Amino acid sequence: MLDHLDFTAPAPKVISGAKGEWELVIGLEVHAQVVSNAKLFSGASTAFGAEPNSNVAFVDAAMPGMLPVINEFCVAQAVRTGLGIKAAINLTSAFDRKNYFYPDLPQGYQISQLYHPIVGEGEVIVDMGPGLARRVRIERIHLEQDAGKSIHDMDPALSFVDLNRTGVALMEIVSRPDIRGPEEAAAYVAKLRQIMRYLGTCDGNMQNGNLRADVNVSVCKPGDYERYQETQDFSHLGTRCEIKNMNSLRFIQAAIEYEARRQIAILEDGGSVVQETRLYDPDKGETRSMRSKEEAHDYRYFPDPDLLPLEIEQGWVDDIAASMPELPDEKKARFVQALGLSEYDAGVLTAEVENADYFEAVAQGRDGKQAANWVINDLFGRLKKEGLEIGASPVSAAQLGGVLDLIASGEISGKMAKDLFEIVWTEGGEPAEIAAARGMKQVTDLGAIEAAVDEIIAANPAQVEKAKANPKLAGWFTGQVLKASGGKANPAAVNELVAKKLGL
Ligand SMILES: Nc1ncnc2c1ncn2[C@@H]1O[C@H](COP(=O)(O)OP(=O)(O)OP(=O)(O)O)[C@@H](O)[C@H]1O
Ligand SMILES: [Mg+2]
Ligand SMILES: [Mg+2]
Repeated sequence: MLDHLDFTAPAPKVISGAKGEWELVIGLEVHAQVVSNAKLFSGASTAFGAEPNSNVAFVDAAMPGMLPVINEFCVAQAVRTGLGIKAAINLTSAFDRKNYFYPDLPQGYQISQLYHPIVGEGEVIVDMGPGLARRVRIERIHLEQDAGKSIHDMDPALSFVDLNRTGVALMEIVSRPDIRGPEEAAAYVAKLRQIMRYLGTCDGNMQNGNLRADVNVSVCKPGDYERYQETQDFSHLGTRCEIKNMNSLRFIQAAIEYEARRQIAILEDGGSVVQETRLYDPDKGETRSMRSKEEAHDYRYFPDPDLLPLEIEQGWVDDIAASMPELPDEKKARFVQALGLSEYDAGVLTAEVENADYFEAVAQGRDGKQAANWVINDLFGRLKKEGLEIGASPVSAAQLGGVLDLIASGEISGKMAKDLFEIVWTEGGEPAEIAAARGMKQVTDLGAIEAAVDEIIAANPAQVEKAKANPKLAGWFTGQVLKASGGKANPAAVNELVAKKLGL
């Protein structure tokens, strides 16, 4: 169904330096919190905003002798996400210990999957405007535990730790360095978020830190990237710096832009970029060094002896595949092909799954384009004005559908429909009943219209002569009749009768 997407890859972002042009190369590690009621290796709750240290199982707190037990649902969520990005699912994967000391990590190690991730290679298609899209290759998705949270701002002399988040399941989604500019990086994260929200595997709430990205940036000379693509030899690319823990699309873009310029300045000055981990300071709009490669942790990864290799069956994967919802790309293509919507409108309607569901309920059995116009212009416009989400819309899909039915049957005019929508929005109620009770229906009763036409013709003999000489002037009579009816007469029916009566 996506074969019609005959897109061209967008040009990379180019920055002109004093000594020539530079291209950006970006690879992202996205950490997505798995939607699950319980943690990856314990039954403790994952609820956000709970009393500190209230959702902590013994194993999360690393009490001696406690053993981790894998949460099957989290595994299914990772598989579902993998299928959502058309990735290979590894029937055997394994958990490793990534060792480091930090007060918010009671175990002294994070359980992760370095050597054998559960999901292998896949791809994400990032739309970059009409006819333009980037295929971003995914290297892997692995499951790992989140750490706890250190709290330093409660007391000047003390630090606290909240272990509620300790052990919550994360998926680390690692892209190849296929992203070529700041906007593309933001669009890529947005696309991943959209896919996972459709799948129900990550709620994508970036403010709460449920979706955050480590952004790897390097710069190279034109032609170098193509050489890398041909050979997959990373030595054609520049040295990367990794900007940790970004949880805003706007900051991701600003950080990449800053970081690329910083690297270009070093290189043009004859220096070399040091591979390091950096942090973005949104107040200053700068990245600064956190640790260099030399001081980088030696995590001493080794297979976790408390956990057996994770074996899943193809049949189980097939069952998950069979229960997959329609994904955004497919939904968008269907809206374009089956309902005749523009790419743009289909994109707007599929951006959030709740919006797409609402639209589909309105469009069901009705004119798709008309439904799209009303949902996008009238409903979304009004929701935006009031700062409401679709879930809080005072007008339900059934009610909006009711308004469209009255237009389709000719019972109300387009103008009356806007008024009716407004009434349903503010007062609620069933559109057909409101239209009837408030006399909003168009008069399609030919007898009544005929009487009105006769009356106007009889009262204006001079206009009749003019119209007979110049049929274009017949519109004046239609206007008079519509006016007399308070806008309720059906314009098409009036036009026809006027022409007939004037003998045109
Ligand atoms: N030259 C480069 N320029 C930009 N990005 C790069 C470059 N080389 C590799 N990358 C990207 O860097 C990321 C590396 O992530 P990966 O998880 O494999 O390792 P890591 O960052 O060394 O380890 P950790 O998970 O501990 O941070 C990938 O997204 C990859 O595409
Ligand atoms: Mg990584
Ligand atoms: Mg990294």
